[in-house]
Amino acid sequence: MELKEIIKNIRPVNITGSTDVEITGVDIDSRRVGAGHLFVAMKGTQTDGHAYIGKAIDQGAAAILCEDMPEETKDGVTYVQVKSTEDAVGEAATTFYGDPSRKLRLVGVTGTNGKTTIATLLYNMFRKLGYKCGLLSTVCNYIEDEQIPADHTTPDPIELNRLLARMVEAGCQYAFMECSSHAIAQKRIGGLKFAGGIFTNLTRDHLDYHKTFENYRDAKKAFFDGLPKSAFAITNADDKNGMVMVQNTKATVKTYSTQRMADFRAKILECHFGGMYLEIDGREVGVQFIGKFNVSNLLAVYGTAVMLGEKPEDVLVVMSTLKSVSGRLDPVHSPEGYVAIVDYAHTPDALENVLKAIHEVLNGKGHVITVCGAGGNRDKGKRPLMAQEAVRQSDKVIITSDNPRFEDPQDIINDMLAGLNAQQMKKVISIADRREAIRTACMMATKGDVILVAGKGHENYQEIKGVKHHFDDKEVLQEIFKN
Ligand SMILES: CC(=O)N[C@H]1[C@@H](OP(=O)(O)OP(=O)(O)OC[C@H]2O[C@@H](n3ccc(=O)[nH]c3=O)[C@H](O)[C@@H]2O)O[C@H](CO)[C@@H](O)[C@@H]1O[C@H](C)C(=O)N[C@@H](C)C(=O)N[C@H](CCC(=O)O)C(=O)O
Ligand SMILES: Nc1ncnc2c1ncn2[C@@H]1O[C@H](COP(=O)(O)OP(=O)(O)OP(=O)(O)O)[C@@H](O)[C@H]1O
Ligand SMILES: N[C@H](CCC[C@H](N)C(=O)O)C(=O)O
Ligand SMILES: [Mg+2]
Repeated sequence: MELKEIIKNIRPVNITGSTDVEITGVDIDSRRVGAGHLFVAMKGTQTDGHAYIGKAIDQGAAAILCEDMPEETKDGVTYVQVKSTEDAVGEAATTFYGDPSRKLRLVGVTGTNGKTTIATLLYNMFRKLGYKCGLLSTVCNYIEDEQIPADHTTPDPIELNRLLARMVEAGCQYAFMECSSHAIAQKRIGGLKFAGGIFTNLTRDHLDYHKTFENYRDAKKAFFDGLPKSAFAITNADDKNGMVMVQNTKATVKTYSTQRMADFRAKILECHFGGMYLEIDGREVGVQFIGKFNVSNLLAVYGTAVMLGEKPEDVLVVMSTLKSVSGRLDPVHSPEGYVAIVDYAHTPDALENVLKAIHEVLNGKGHVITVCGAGGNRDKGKRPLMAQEAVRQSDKVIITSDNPRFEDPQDIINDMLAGLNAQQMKKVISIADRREAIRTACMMATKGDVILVAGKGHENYQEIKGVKHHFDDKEVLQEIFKN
């Protein structure tokens, strides 16, 4: 595609060189540049992409999209200067990849918790309804059956558009994706056309990056502010910030709730370890999920399917067949008659909800033993709060390591323990080695008890000093149960 076509939707402040040149690829990382590519220089949190313009040209870049013109320009290379490359990159990428989001119906999910669950359930549901679908999620990306490993919740703008283009090529009619607050703030989703947006809930997370709760909230809100008039915005009326999210959107707003008047409503009729009986919009349905928060997730899925034109009765039939998402309230049964539940809860709010869901089913019979840690080099403020939440709703707590990254695991554990008083400490032991922590919990548990192994869910690694070592909570439990 010619450069002039790629930049048709962006407003350059200056162009040096010809825009008739043929572009064979777009990159934001100089290390990926090949002959004939357009290199976009981004000012990042660690380094400035402008420093790599020379390297990109050495590797064959035919054109550069930048904010600051380099002191020396090279003949034969075209320079397109814009006010903000962050604003321009999405437009350039999506045009280069043939505007894939306009060729399928794209639905984005944002909020602190529940994004993966909702996006994955929508993907599973729409496939069962007979459509070809794609999924972009924290756990894994999918183009129909093909699995493409995910490094991020929301890929960078180049990878994102490349994947959407591959979905179009594969004949997908729908794509469901998670929109993380980082991705929205960094405009990774710039230039995409959404058919709909879903808001789940908002509680504290990622304050290391966004600094204040208000910035974090506004990052999420920006997604809804950017939706077109043709789209729908489905929001959680039970969340304090549910209506804030959609107050400036042009999209058609719909609400869902388990507690009040809303466009889509549900209540729990019955709850047991195998699942729940729900009433959704006046119809009864049995689902294979537990926990009140999953009622909200299922309502968001239901509302979205209805807004996408599906018949409510068909949606509920498929909903009754859906199963829990990998690492989300994922049970492993022990031969001794207790159950271990692997869950990705890595925020105080998620821990609170997961433990509540476990208690709803346990109903006072059996003890709850929680094994949890917190990730290194991420939001430190949540650590003491997570420990408090675990203690509040468990009989015993084992504080352990999550992904220490570049921190000393014991420092992270100490930050968690700092949230507890002497009385609370009586319930707690700390074991830095996660495998040992899980093994100890299994030694403590007896028939009828529940062990919650929280924080890592589907992750099959432990990230220590930049190296990902194989580690899988579910696998560790299965090994312990075999011996
Ligand atoms: C803090 C953060 O979000 N960083 C993301 C951001 O990188 P950055 O702005 O820090 O980039 P940088 O390292 O400063 O580099 C600046 C520019 O120079 C370029 N560069 C750099 C080196 C070089 O040799 N050549 C070169 O061209 C880089 O490609 C980049 O374009 O933009 C990159 C491209 O999109 C992301 O890969 C990167 O994600 C980092 C690795 C990350 O860990 N992000 C996490 C926090 C994240 O995004 N998480 C959310 C989920 C959160 C949730 O649970 O809700 C996610 O969506 O996954
Ligand atoms: N609607 C919800 N409200 C509160 N907690 C939830 C909800 N849905 C799921 N959870 C809890 O949050 C954890 C993460 O869920 P999920 O992976 O669906 O969220 P996410 O928004 O994709 O998270 P991430 O930002 O890490 O990608 C689950 O393991 C569960 O403990
Ligand atoms: N998407 C989340 C993942 C956290 C998972 C937890 N296991 C950790 O390592 O902190 C984040 O980027 O903060
Ligand atoms: Mg996710």
